[in-house]
Amino acid sequence: MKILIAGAGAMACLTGGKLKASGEEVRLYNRLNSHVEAINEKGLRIVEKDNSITQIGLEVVQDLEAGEQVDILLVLLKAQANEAVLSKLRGKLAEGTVIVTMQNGIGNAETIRQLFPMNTVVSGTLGHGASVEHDGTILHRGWGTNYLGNVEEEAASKKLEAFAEMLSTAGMKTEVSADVNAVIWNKLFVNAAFNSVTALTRLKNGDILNTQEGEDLLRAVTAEAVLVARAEGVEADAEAVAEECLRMGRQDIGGNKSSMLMDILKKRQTEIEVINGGIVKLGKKHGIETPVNASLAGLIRIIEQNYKLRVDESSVQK
Ligand SMILES: NC(=O)C1=CN([C@@H]2O[C@H](COP(=O)(O)OP(=O)(O)OC[C@H]3O[C@@H](n4cnc5c(N)ncnc54)[C@H](OP(=O)(O)O)[C@@H]3O)[C@@H](O)[C@H]2O)C=CC1
Ligand SMILES: CC(C)(CO)C(=O)C(=O)O
Repeated sequence: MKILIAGAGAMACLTGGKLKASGEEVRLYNRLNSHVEAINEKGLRIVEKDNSITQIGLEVVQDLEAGEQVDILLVLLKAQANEAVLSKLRGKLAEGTVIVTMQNGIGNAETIRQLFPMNTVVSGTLGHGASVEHDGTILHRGWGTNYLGNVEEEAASKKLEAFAEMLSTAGMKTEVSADVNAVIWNKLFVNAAFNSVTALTRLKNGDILNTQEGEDLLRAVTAEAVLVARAEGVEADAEAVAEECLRMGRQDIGGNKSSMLMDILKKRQTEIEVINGGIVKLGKKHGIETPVNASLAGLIRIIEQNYKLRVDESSVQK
């Protein structure tokens, strides 16, 4: 099966690198930058939990050859880049190419379906965490199960089953779920709880739980998110969601620098509109108040829109 991954950041590299190391036919698709050049020249380096390093030969392409066959296009861009990047692949994919988004947040599959109305588009989530530390090098710092939604159409469903098995064999345990909405929301609870708070405090996921205030904030954010999820028809219990987020933050993803923290550190646009901002938007639709998520989203927007004015540590004499 031929796999193309859109993106060459932390999760595209982690997933693509693991699949390649496991013998799969996989390439990444991304514009040229110094990180992409490093991968194409020297291979990708994945630094694992025990600090062991795996070096994997991986190709990042900037275009597809005419008539090239792609069985699965896995989208691992940041949500706000979907339209700009994926529209370049319009007309280059066969109708049988199954498009899988394992991005965080809500609404990604809907955006992609509008760009590729003839293709099957499926959502899923990643249980792992990683960050790009240097050009060509990623830190693998989060572990968990991946989930993929399923579809009725037989050929696409078979491809998804095969893809899930490939990911599992490659060391990223992946299950196919009949309830894709639950899959997306269960991941959204985690991202709502950790991403903006870690970006604002510049802490790793687990470190926001060093204080009672951090834990209280996590409970407040997820309680609002659960009310909105229920209004959207997703079964969820606020206490259970908070406990699972706390467990993950203390164990599975504690050492990870969240994807939003990385965006803030690199002065880039974040996914706030599809995470806390998305919860606020859906809350309004259902008449549900979400003041904590709204405040977090507002703070991130203030940072994002004022990078040029930011006061950095380096400007202060120690
Ligand atoms: N990091 C993590 O631990 C996890 C992340 N996720 C999710 O996975 C997805 C990918 O995240 P992650 O790998 O961290 O992101 P990164 O920021 O590391 O990588 C994003 C990639 O998208 C490309 N891209 C972004 N904006 C544009 C643009 N405007 N035009 C062209 N290319 C663009 C970047 O290329 P360029 O640098 O050239 O802009 C880069 O290759 C997100 O939805 C994230 O929420 C899910 C689980 C864990
Ligand atoms: C791994 C996790 C849950 C938190 O770091 C994440 O999805 C992200 O960083 O976006």
